[in-house]
Amino acid sequence: MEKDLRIKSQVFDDPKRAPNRAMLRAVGLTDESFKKPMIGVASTWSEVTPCNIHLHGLAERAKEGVRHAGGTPLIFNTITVSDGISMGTEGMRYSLPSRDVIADSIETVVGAESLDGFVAIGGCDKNIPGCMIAIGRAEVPAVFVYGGTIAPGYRNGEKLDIVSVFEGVGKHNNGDITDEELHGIECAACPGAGSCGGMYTANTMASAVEALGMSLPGSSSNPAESKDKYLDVEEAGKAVYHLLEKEIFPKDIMTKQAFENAITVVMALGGSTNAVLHLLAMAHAVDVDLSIADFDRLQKTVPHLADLKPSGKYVMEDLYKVGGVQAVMKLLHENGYLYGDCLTVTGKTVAENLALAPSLTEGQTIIRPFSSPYRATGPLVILRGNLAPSGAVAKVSGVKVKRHVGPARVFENEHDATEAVLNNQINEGDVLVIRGVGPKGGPGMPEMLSISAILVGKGLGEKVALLTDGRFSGGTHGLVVGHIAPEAQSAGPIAILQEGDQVTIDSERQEISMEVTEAEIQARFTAWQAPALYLKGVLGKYAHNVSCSSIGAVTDHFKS
Ligand SMILES: CC[C@H](C)C(=O)C(=O)O
Ligand SMILES: [Mg+2]
Repeated sequence: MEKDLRIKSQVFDDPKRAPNRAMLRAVGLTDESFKKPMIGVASTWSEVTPCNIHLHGLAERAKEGVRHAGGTPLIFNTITVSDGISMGTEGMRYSLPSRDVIADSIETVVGAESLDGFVAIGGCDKNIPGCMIAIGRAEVPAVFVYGGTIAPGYRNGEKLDIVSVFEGVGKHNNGDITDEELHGIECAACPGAGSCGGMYTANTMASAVEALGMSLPGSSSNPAESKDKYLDVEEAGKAVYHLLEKEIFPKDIMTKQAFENAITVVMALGGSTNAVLHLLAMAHAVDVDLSIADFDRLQKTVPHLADLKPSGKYVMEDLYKVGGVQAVMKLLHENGYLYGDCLTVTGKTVAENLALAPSLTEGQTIIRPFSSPYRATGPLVILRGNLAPSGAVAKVSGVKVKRHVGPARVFENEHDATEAVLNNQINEGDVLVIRGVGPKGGPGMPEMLSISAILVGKGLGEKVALLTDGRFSGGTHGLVVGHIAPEAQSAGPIAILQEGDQVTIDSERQEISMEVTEAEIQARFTAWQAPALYLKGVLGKYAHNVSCSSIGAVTDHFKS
């Protein structure tokens, strides 16, 4: 039996592998360990962010699970960066590239060490898709475990999280709160380990991965500092071994229907715009033909049910207490919104897992019933028009304004746009445009939470529209449109938009357009030159390799 399981780690029987074994003996392996499959535990542990600060302890527990099931576990690390810490700085350009660095680094270790399977543990918004892209590319069984959400902070009875601080900056600039109040919010917002608490990108992607079937039931809503989280990793260690026995590979689970389940859960929960980018990239890793047309189709049918931050009241820990993501999936499944026969890492189908899942707690107010949803359709809306021929993504959860027409106020970077907002040079009705910050142009397609939160904090969230070929954080809400494609760097029409041009954003008609004739667009382009691509280091490599955001900004989009 054990022999049959050894599909890759060929360091065992052959005399010519003695040197390979000699190296492994020095890290603690023995003749006994060589008989067992080698299971990696990919950890994104790091001290640079609370999202990942506790992951080494989780990795150690995952090892126990692997060992218990009969495998030989080996922990290895990869990097992570924090959007919350780099937000609003030049450092934010490294965020999306870090997704691909993480994917590449895990793929590298799994491939080089010929691992038979692995658990990947991620706790922040890019390292989740980073782990998942590596899992998708791998030809071995794997399970993802989410590090879990942070608990909310409290100050004077008010529930806080990191976005409260970002929005506090706008309130402070308006003179609505004092220096002391802002400092008080800053000190109380993040009380411990775990990923940003609302339905931001980390919690969104964790929920999407659970719906996809690649993490264990319940694990996306189990908080970072809970006993349940430790059980998640231990069970994940065992699950990889069982997947190896059953010969169930990521490609068997990550099917088109499974991705549709993930999109459905993201829409119902009111998740981050980044889900569009990351799910496209994850699908690319398993050669599943997913496109923004699929998001568009599902958006029209799936209601937004969750009253979660950033537009709603509650955080992930609240959802955990009333049944978690499994209970939401159960509700969606009972109403015919999920494919129940998709396989998952439990070795069972979605429907079989959900039969064991709890229902939402009686009387809870976080997830609305189908009879009175938050919105009748999904909150991630794909827009098109002469400003975004390849598409753009709007997040309309909580936004009352359906149509906004106003003059473009054009900026080439977030810093200058932010200064203009803070100096009250942006007026109600304006369309604030930050361009040249797409995947190639940024480079790295930075998130714009600093400026979007300042607009909200100043009470301009629905009075000023914010458009960009960059992207938004999961913490962003308001009248925002990101992922405008093609990006300015690749001669997308956003490149020739001029100060004062009338721009229309209409979420019902799914339109994003500028009042500039085709002839004028052509004339402006004859006088336009693409800025030079960034040349140095990882951002230079990224700028040259990355594809359009409308296909997930993947870096291995090669045609044979
Ligand atoms: C607060 C938001 C978080 C830091 C983030 O980057 C995201 O959710 O995308
Ligand atoms: Mg982010």
